[in-house]
Amino acid sequence: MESRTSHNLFEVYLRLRPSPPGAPASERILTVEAPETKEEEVQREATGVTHITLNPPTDRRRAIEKFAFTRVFEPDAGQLDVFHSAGVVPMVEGVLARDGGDGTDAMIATLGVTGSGKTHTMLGSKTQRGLTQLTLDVLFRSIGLNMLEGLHLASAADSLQASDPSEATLMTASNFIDAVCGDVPGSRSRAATPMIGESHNPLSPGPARRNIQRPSALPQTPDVSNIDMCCDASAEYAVVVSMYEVHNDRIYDLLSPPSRNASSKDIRRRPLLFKSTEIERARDAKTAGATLVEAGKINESLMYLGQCLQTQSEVGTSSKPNIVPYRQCKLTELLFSNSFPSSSSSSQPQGPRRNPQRGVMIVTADPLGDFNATSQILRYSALAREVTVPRIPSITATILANAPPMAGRPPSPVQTHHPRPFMPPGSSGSYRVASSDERATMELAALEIARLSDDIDHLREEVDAQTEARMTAEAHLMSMEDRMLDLEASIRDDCATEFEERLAIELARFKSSLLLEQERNDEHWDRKVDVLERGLGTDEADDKENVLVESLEEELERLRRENVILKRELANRSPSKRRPLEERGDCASSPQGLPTKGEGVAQLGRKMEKMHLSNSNSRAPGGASSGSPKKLRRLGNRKWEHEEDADLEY
Ligand SMILES: Nc1ncnc2c1ncn2[C@@H]1O[C@H](COP(=O)(O)OP(=O)(O)OP(=O)(O)O)[C@@H](O)[C@H]1O
Repeated sequence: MESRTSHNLFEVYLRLRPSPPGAPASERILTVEAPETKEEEVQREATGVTHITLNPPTDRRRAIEKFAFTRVFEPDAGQLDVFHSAGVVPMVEGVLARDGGDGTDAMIATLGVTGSGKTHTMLGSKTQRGLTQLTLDVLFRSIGLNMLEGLHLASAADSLQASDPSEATLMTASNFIDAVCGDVPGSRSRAATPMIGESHNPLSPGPARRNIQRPSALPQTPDVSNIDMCCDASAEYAVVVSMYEVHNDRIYDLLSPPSRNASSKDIRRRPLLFKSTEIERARDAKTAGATLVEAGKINESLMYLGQCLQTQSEVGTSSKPNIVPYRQCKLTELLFSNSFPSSSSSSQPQGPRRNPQRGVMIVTADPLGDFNATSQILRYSALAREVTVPRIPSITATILANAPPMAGRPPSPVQTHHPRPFMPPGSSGSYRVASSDERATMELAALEIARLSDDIDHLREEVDAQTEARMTAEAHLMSMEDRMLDLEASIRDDCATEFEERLAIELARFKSSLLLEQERNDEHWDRKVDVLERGLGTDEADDKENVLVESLEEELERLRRENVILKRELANRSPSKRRPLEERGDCASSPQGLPTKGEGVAQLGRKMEKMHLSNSNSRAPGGASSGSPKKLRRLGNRKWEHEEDADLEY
């Protein structure tokens, strides 16, 4: 392919992916502009620049955007077309440095919305080889016998490892394949994180990452065996392959085993020959939370990329020194850091200067994809952009367009586009010739409108600039939000730890006070039980007393009855024999105070005797008796009844 002279650090190509079968063509948002005239076709041939138009969906009042690219690959373009047309062969030539020297670094990067074909372009598919395989094929065949092998490779690997600032481990391709395929005895599924300065034998198989099947047949098409290049016959070559992914402004080494050490993800390794970078935009910028933060970071990276690409084109055209701000994010640093000529060694400022790298950016897009996402990617990656805002014709413009042309003056373009006279609604329909005053007024109005129209254009540009500034600010805001989230998480962790510590202390304090309280309660209950027991002992003594009292009362009752019986018996006797009972002497004969049955009767006899004597004594002086003889006689009939009762009771 004929190489074109360009001042750009990157040639930017657009590759459109084919539509999936059955997709409606009506939803196509992207069209490639065909040259309308012969001149345009010639110009395109000369410059190679192609334009595409991004059409907003019909329901939105969005501007129609036109983007310029070094070249556009249409959906039917194959891998080989891209390989040749993107100028990969001259890049490989530059790397090989046939004529000696340091050669020229080369960079191939893809950029696109998810699913737009980045992986397909770089790594191919099951049947098609991608740019990486095609390039390596050409490179290996061109180097041929000049490739380092055996012991030379081991020593070269050591020096490469020593000059590599990253933690990545170098190993030979065969050892890497063995490790990846996992059929090496004793291989592990995950490797330990290599330490800086740790020696590693590149000839020994490294730790296995995953057990994948060894591919039986890799795709062989497209074929590039016809491409033959020469290398420097006096040089020895080693090809170092590395793969990185830029995500969330971090660079991940895809070939190294995953490490738990987050800081190691940040370490950037500079590939000696190729860098392949894939960046992607979030599927939907409206998603919340982490995805939003992620989208913010990606948008920020894209914005810096846009700034760098814009500055690079200005570097070529303007005489003023223009510095490309590539150190603002990891993505642009990775893409552009080799783009500028520099001294090969700081200690030898007069030494040979390293050639700036050649860069190719392949932007991938889906013509049926998401309008917003595609528009954003294209806006930041295209070489040039034009915006056409669809205008709704105003009433004034329509009036002016319908005014008749002034004599002696060329008709204005607006007027020529609208030849039909304007008839306002309700008018008679007859056309009235305007006076010269009216025409002059209309001319002035037309000029004013033209001025206003220019103003509007300026304002639109300003709005665009403001929109971009707002996006930048939003991106910053999102990254700040991300930081705030991190901070919040760490504060929460701290709080949780402190809370747990305090909780443990309070729990211990609570337990000890609970134990104390339990002990106090136990003591209290013990005391109560003592008191109760003592109380129960007193009741028993009382009971004994009660029993005694009860038996005494019973005895007393019995004695009373006895007394009554005796009184009756006495009353039934003859009054002459009657002696009054000696008062209450009937109950003091036994030593216990209780008379036995025999003693009771004997006593009773004695008492009755006494009563008889005392009665007779008392009757003698007065002759008068206190008791009535009639009464006594009447009671005589019942005397024995009571005696029987008394006997029965005894
Ligand atoms: N030019 C193409 N020709 C044929 N198929 C394609 C092409 N581009 C993309 N595809 C197909 O589209 C699908 C998505 O492509 P791919 O995986 O390369 O997208 P991607 O940009 O890498 O997506 P992601 O960012 O999500 O990884 C794949 O099935 C791929 O085969």
